[in-house]
Amino acid sequence: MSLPTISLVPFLTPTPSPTPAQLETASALRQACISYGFFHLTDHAIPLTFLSSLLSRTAEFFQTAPAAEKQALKRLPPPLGDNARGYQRLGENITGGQADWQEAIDFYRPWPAHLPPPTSDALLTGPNLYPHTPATLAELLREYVDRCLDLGAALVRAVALALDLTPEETASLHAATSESFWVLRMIGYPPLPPSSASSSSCGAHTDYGLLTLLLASPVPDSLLVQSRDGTWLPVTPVEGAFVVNIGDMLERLTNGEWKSTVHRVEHRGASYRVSCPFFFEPNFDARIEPLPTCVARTGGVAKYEAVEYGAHLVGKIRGNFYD
Ligand SMILES: O=C(O)CCC(=O)C(=O)O
Ligand SMILES: [Fe+2]
Repeated sequence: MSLPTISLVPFLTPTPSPTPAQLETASALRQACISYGFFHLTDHAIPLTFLSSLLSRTAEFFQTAPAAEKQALKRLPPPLGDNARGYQRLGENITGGQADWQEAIDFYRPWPAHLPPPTSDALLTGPNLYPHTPATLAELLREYVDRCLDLGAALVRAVALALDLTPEETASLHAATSESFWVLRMIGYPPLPPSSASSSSCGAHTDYGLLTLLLASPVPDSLLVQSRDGTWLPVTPVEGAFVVNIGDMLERLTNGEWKSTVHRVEHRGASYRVSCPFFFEPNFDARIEPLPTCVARTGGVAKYEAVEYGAHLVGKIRGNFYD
């Protein structure tokens, strides 16, 4: 069994009203989101050569950047850092209380000047820390963010149609993501040591936000996605495509009609695996609550309270690292 594949072609350009091709794709998307919460996304307009260079330069950073450069990029508590942006060494990131066998750099949307700081300790308000090794990587990362934001907007158009939202709901979904408080992670996964049967490259979790665009090395079977019946489905990323999954905010918006699917990474073997997931999130101050159309289709009662996306995010970041 493998994940469904969705081609984004019909949604790349906005249209005044739905086309037959859009309706067909929306129906396939709806089925994929209900059955798996995960799918391969093709024809997204980001060239394969660009994505391949990003992955290979990312691997180059983790495998060749001098220790002093990694140290200089480190995620640090205030007053030296903002406790979120920056480099994390092997074992620093935790999921479900367990250390993940990965190194990473986290980037977020620059703190929006019109918003007050989210907490009293400078969380999230510092600058992104871009790598210097290799020389072309920082530019590729910045371009990747711009391209993924366009891709996220096209996916929101597809999601709105797949959920059969009213024009007002569609407009409010676009407004809630118009200044997406995006997150980009660059992750390097050395193989798990053979002796560590119990450890994990990235522990089982759901993603916090709206939609995750996962770009990962096409290594077979390291990414494991929990099927609706509880079994783990191994996923091999397809070169040039994204693995897309639903986050907690989309589950909330759909009143649970679409679930954010649990997944994990267990990378064994000889290769060095890398990934660059882009988290297309709501605006920091967006209020996220079940959409009336989705409530009506799921029993007529809202099963989730409204949350401010930023408050949800801050709670999650607090649990991500050992102090
Ligand atoms: O690297 C991967 O394949 C998945 C990473 C992931 O699930 C995450 O960072 O949320
Ligand atoms: Fe994830």
